[in-house]
Amino acid sequence: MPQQSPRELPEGDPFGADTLPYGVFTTPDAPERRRIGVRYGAYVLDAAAAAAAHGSAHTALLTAPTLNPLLAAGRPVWQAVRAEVRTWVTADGGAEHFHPLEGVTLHLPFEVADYVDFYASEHHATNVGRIFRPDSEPLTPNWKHLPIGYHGRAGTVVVSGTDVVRPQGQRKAPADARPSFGPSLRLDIEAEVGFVVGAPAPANTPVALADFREHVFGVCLVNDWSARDVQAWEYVPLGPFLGKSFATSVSAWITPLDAFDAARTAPPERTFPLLPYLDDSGAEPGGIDLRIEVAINGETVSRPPFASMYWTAAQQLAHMTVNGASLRTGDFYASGTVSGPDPDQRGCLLELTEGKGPYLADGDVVTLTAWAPGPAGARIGLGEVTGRIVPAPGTAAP
Ligand SMILES: O=C(O)/C=C/C(=O)CC(=O)CC(=O)O
Ligand SMILES: [Ca+2]
Ligand SMILES: [Mg+2]
Repeated sequence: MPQQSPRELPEGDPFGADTLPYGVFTTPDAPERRRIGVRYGAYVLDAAAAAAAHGSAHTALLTAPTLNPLLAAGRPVWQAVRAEVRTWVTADGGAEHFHPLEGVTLHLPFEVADYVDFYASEHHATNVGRIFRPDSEPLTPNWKHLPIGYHGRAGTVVVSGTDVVRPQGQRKAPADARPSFGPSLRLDIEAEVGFVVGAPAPANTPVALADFREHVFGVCLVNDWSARDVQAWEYVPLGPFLGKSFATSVSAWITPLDAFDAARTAPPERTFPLLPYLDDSGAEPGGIDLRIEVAINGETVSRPPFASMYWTAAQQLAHMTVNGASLRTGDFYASGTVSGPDPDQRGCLLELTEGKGPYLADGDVVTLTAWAPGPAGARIGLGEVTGRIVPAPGTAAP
């Protein structure tokens, strides 16, 4: 039973009534019964039970074992449910619907349809270009005209807390005559922000910048684990493949886009005029002032600022659909590594160590956290994404 009333949040708690992210949880007495929960402080509100108790018209959506039916329901329903949840967490009574966070198991909150990873930080792209391709211009000629991305592997998206097995593959340093096979020796992180698509779009109906909020339900943190040795050898000419497909970790909590209204900010000034479908010069500010913190084994190693991203999530969605591709509920896309202009704002070890390492060791625990400014001085927290590196099969920790 909760020690403290769930309604009494500690001062400044980033998971208050302006945040209210959704997740999927089970309790030890019913480990098979996945249900939708809403994080409030250090508690999870059982949204299905609260909905039933309040006679909500949305009880069926909230009783599902994944967020997908809620995602598919569209923005008017998202707004109505969020308003209801806000009354449930603040109303008197109903303490039995709250579970302390440490007593529940959190699951991957939605069924991932397709997964795309972008490359939207000018600082990251410039640093990586310099390290991977020292004899070329760091930014390719297309970089400031379209948001570059690649299709990732949806089936290996895992929830925060899942161990990450060190991947194995082909590695070949420039000086080696031939590739060798074995565990990655340059296992890295990538601090990113993910966007979860709710309402689908049929083929041949590109999603305009102005319709972004009709389709994107919410936001979470992402760690796009990357095997740099595998990547450097395999990626020419088609791009990332096995170096990034073994695991992508996401937060257990998906925070509705509406929670970030007070954190909206203009993206950096554009170097070139953009084609009309990407031109956001007259649009509402498309950036989000999210402050990310990267910790390895409890020690902060970087503070990447999401506000510095060149391409916005609305531009990325417009670009993903401009060719006529349809959009499905559960489609998921990540921003690309978030790196700011300063050396201590870089979102991966490749950049933080200028390509020299050290990279991740077996046993290392990487945790990303973030918050954004909310209304009236409140903080909007993003659920953490954490993962521990475990040795490749048949190998031992050093
Ligand atoms: O520049 C490259 O060849 C590769 C870059 C990346 O590894 C980054 C990638 O996954 C996209 C991103 O996270 O920004
Ligand atoms: Ca990435
Ligand atoms: Mg990945």
